[in-house]
Amino acid sequence: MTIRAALRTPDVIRQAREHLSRGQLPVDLLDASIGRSWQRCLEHGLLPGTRLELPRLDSGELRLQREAHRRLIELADPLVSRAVEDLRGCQLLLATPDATVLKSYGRDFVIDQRLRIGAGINLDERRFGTNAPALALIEEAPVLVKSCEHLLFPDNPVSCVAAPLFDLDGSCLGLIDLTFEANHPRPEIFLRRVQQLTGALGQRLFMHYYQQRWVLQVHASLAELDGVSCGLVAISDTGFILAVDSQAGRWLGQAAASLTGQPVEALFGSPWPALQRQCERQSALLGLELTGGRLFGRLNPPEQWQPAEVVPVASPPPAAPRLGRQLDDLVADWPPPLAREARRAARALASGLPVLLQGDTGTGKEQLARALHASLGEQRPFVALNCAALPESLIEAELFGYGEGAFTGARKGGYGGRLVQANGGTLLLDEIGDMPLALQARLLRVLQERVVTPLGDHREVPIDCEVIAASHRDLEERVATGDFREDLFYRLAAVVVELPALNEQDGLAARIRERWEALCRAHGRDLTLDDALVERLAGYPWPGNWRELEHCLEAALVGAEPERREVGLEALSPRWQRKLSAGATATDRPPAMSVTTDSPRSCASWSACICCARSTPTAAI
Ligand SMILES: Nc1ncnc2c1ncn2[C@@H]1O[C@H](COP(=O)(O)OP(=O)(O)OP(=O)(O)O)[C@@H](O)[C@H]1O
Repeated sequence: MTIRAALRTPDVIRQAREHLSRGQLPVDLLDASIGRSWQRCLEHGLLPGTRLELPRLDSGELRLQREAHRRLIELADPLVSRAVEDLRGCQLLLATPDATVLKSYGRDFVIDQRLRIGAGINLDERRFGTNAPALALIEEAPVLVKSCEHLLFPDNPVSCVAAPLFDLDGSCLGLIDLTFEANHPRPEIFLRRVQQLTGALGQRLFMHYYQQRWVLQVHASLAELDGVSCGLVAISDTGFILAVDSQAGRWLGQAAASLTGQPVEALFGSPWPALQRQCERQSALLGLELTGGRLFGRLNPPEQWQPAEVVPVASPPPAAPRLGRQLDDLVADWPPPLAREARRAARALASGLPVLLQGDTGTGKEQLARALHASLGEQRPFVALNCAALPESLIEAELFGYGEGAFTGARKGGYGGRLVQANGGTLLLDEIGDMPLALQARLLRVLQERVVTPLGDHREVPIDCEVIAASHRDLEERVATGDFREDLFYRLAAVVVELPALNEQDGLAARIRERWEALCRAHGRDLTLDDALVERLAGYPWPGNWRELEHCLEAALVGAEPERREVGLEALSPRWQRKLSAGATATDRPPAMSVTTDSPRSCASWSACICCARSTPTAAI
């Protein structure tokens, strides 16, 4: 039941509403914070269909409110105005700690036919029912409220995310809400975006107070250390902790109040003068060993630290993204429908949608995944995880990471995990069809909530990467047999590219010649393949697909005597001569992709199948 609650799909919420209409509050079907909100609404006598009496401030009252919250507006206005430019089609709200909207930016959404959300409206939960601004204030945390989770508005066309902004003394300054169309496939992107904005504002507040002090940035991920989710600690010249922001409290696993006034040694173990010396006049990167895990730190002398800029994550795709040379080159001589699908996949990935690549072993799934990744910018990390190559007990640690001492044999200092390593880049989940069901549930949750909690650790690490999944199995068939979660399938398969087996390709003889010529160029040889050999090669079933063909051709090329100008059957190894002479018999046909076998590789029956002896790609485990 709790797993279903994490899904938050319209169907599940509809079921929850049906229970409600029968007088039951189905907390098991709801996200925990939404369940609490619905409960409070019921206690206030609010039900779907309740007529709303919503006060809206007149212009004089609104002016007074804006005056009273001038500090919030001065701090947030420049950042929010800039953010709305790359959040076209969305509405941003800046609101007070009692959920009165001070300013609205971008689009003006109208919900429930007549209700325009804008400046002057008050979104208190006791009047408006479940909504993101009210919930973020009550939960004191960033929240997502999906369209139909708004209790009073079952047909709401929008979903909302909101995050509160706290002053350094812990008091609430207000909040930022981001409202967007309900049919967006990845609402978590907006949650991350609104967290970025409040993170950036928190950093600006911190700088305002502590620019003249030493500032230590901390984060569990090196890639995020200079971003808006790092924690900040202000330190006096004499090495005493002056202030700790809420993010640092989270990373350090201690309440800010208990750290303030402590000598910095109590926290990090290293003497303060030694830390100071490491960064005389410039910021210095530190590896910090802490109880409970390892963190990265950057210590900045007074006036050196600058708040992070908000870099849009997965903002809407540019009108026609350039797909990159690697992809263009790869698909140049592909059959046009397949090349079109590959380009469609690249555009989907650029807009933050996951892509699934299906095809038998050796059909080029990893090659295409790398080209798709490169189409988003080659400098970003590419991390591949072979879900079939690891024992079940290790995939979890490898994927999600672990804290120090999480289990016997865990690395000292813990391990960030593949998902964290892929931050800012692309994660390839290879052989996803072989992932155990229990792990599928955990992966689904990570993909939905976009945070990962390493094993044996209490800290949540935000995840921001594009996801490509690949499998030689037919995942829809796995779903039908109950071996693969349907909800995870839909999470991974916004666009599916099916790579055909080599023996299904038209004009195979021509493709073989092209491949041969490319290999000759790569090896600096000038050799032709004789026509009879090409004919035999084109008639062979190629169970290992491109990989097997490539090995066969390369072996023929490098084995050819230097004086040879043409390669025929007699120039191949006896093994290949035998295989090609035997020709393709009916039993030689490779198993169709839809056949599910217990082994991740479907080629066990091939006595001399080259794909079984392949090496694992270097970036994969
Ligand atoms: N369209 C293609 N043209 C030429 N060579 C190709 C093509 N597709 C793949 N290859 C080559 O075939 C080999 C296998 O490709 P890749 O590893 O991407 O396959 P895969 O589908 O991921 O295989 P597996 O499922 O076994 O991991 C690579 O050496 C790649 O360069």
